Amino acid sequence: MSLDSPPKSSPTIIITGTPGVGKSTHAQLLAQESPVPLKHINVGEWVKEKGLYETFDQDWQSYEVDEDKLLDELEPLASAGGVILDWHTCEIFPERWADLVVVLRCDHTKLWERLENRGYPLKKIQENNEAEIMQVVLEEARSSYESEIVVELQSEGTEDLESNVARIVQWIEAWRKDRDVADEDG
Ligand SMILES: Nc1ncnc2c1ncn2[C@@H]1O[C@H](COP(=O)(O)OP(=O)(O)O)[C@@H](O)[C@H]1O
Repeated sequence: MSLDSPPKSSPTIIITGTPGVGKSTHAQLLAQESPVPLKHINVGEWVKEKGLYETFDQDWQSYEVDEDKLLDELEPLASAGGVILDWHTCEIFPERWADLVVVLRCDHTKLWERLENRGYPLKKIQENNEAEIMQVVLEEARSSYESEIVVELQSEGTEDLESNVARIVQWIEAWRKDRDVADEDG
């Protein structure tokens, strides 16, 4: 946080992980269950809707993101708090934005099925599968943020989803209590 910005009354939570691990599913449920309003930003969708990309790669069926434009768009929201950033990478987000970084993980066989159901081209499924096995996003999160704010959670079934979201809700309550903002919003 910079010296001239007011203290946040709600956190900025990054939910990251390989495509298909369950980021959007978690973010949607968390936005519903959170004790404070949280805006769910599906960063991939934002990039498309707002044209924050340089090119579209037909072969890989993916957008090459204009990172400067993306960061400029996100800055006022993410630095003010009350936001869930849902994206398959996290290292470009400034450290000062993040109060919690959740890295979702999934068994690679299950992930393969999810990506197949999504109709991804085979090489994109393979690349993502390998990234999950090599825990690329987890390493990225660990090297970009303080270890205390990086949490690795399994996302394989509905029970995982529910317990993960309950855990993040508890974390939000504790975060607010620490900052004496628990009763501010009624
Ligand atoms: N913990 C989970 N339990 C059951 N299904 C899940 C879980 N996580 C993800 N899924 C399913 O996997 C698919 C991909 O999830 P999604 O949230 O879109 O992933 P991501 O946002 O990481 O790309 C969806 O069909 C979703 O319902």
